[in-house]
Amino acid sequence: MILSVNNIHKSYGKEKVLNNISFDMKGPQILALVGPNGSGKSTLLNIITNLLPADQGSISIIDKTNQDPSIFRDVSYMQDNSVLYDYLTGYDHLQFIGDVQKVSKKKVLAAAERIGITSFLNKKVSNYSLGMKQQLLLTMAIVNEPKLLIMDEPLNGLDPTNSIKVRNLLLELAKEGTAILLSSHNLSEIDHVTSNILFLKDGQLLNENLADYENVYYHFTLTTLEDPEPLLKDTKAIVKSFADNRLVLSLNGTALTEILGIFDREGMVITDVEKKVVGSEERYKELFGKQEAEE
Ligand SMILES: Nc1ncnc2c1ncn2[C@@H]1O[C@H](COP(=O)(O)OP(=O)(O)OP(=O)(O)O)[C@@H](O)[C@H]1O
Repeated sequence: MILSVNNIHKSYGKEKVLNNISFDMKGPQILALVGPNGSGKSTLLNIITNLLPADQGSISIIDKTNQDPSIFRDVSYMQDNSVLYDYLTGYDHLQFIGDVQKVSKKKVLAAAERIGITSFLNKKVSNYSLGMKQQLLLTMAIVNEPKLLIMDEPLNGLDPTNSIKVRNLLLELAKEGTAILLSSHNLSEIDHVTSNILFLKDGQLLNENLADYENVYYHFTLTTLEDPEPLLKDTKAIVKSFADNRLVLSLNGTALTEILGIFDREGMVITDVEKKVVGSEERYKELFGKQEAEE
């Protein structure tokens, strides 16, 4: 198991910020944490990386507790740019990280080359644009070739060219075996890198099991007027709606044969089926309400 988050609770004074958060990352994948401002994303990432204590619950990373200092060779946390020092150059930052992570200068420079920041490494961070800062933070996060990369809003402040570049890099890293947990507001960007999304609202996860991550919906037209929901209650299918012979289900690939078998057994004839991939923006509107998504 790469990451296991178990029953995390956190309050600031009387304000409950995280309420019983649990989820797992079993292998290399990209998992996005999405939620409105103040929903607790940064607090959760800070707890996972042991920068902040939880009130209750536990975290394990690569099968060790997150309190074990040895795991941080294999984990990187890309925070927001407040962790950068204005009066130091990009190169100074990389040298520091290289020393802490015991990574050779050659590897550090190779990471800078990969992100494409060598041309401005000698400039002081005070002269960097937001996008340049993001790219420096990203380079700092990959120098140790982490098994788990945790990122707070990595796509923030990037122009379209750099955004595409960083998205491709995330996909490449995941393919090479890095598990990536990232938070984001930018839902259309997220759709390009993953369909695995955890939605956080008021400190609670709105979806906890894998079936809920699914963004594939099936629209069936049936000959029956009878509500099929009771027949499907022991399956992985989630009934989204049923009206006028139209049944909308969210289900994963393995459940489809089971569902078709049930329709067949019950004599429910399908006259039409349409598969629809739902983008995360649509999913966000469904979970948070249209108004909030458009704010
Ligand atoms: N150090 C702190 N002391 C008191 N309250 C805090 C502290 N840090 C965060 N909070 C509160 O906890 C809640 C969650 O904040 P958090 O920064 O985790 O949310 P977020 O989802 O990352 O928000 P954003 O998308 O705006 O970065 C907010 O109501 C915030 O005001």
